[in-house]
Amino acid sequence: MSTPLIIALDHASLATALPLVDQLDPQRCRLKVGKELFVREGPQAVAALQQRGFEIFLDLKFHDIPNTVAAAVHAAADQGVWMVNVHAAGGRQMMSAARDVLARHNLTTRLIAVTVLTSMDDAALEEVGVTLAAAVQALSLAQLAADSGMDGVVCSAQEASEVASHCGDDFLRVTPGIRPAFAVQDDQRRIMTPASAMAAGSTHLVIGRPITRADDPMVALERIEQELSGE
Ligand SMILES: O=c1ccn([C@@H]2O[C@H](COP(=O)(O)O)[C@@H](O)[C@H]2O)c(=O)[nH]1
Repeated sequence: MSTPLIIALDHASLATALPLVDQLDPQRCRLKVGKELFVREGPQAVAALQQRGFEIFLDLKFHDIPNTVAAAVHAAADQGVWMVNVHAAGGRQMMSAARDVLARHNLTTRLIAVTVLTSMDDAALEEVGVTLAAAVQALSLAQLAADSGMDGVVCSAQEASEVASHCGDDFLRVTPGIRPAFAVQDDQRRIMTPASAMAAGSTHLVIGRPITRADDPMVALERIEQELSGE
């Protein structure tokens, strides 16, 4: 599938997500199941979306001791999800354990690591003791993720080109914080428009509220697709 679009289904239940999902084409987007939907509905939400033909990014951002994270990644991959993620700040041992468990079980789920959340700017990072600029910290964590065998990272589109030049073109740059010109910023801080993000080297765009909270989500999605195709 060549589409870069991943729609974040940050819904309170499967029932509230399905009216949108049932208008979407699995050839034109993937779906992201995050903490709210998964905590409320569990693996049955993933299965219901897969039955409709969608590839699923299970965005649970695991961050724990290596043994625990490896087991959780294994459990996620056993559900047949396309992609799963951990926090790069969990460190090399944790990421390697997650990579190893997938290899041991011949599971092809893509494994990526979150660098610096797109909701954080330099000031927010400083409050948690990181004095590097967000872009510098994101690049440093991306390099650690690459060294630890990850398939790519979650980063801001603002960092995508630097990540590609340091970690290689095949290393995925999955970028949330995407805000089309018609959308509000919400709690995101390191943002880019869809077209700029692709031009800057994103491989995948994660988009939630600009679509899911739009008055007409399908119109919002079509506007984004038009922007991406240069129309
Ligand atoms: O750094 C990160 C990591 C994950 N996310 C997730 O992506 C979506 C973005 O949703 P929007 O509504 O488009 O802001 C959301 O599910 C986050 O949990 C992120 O935003 N930043």
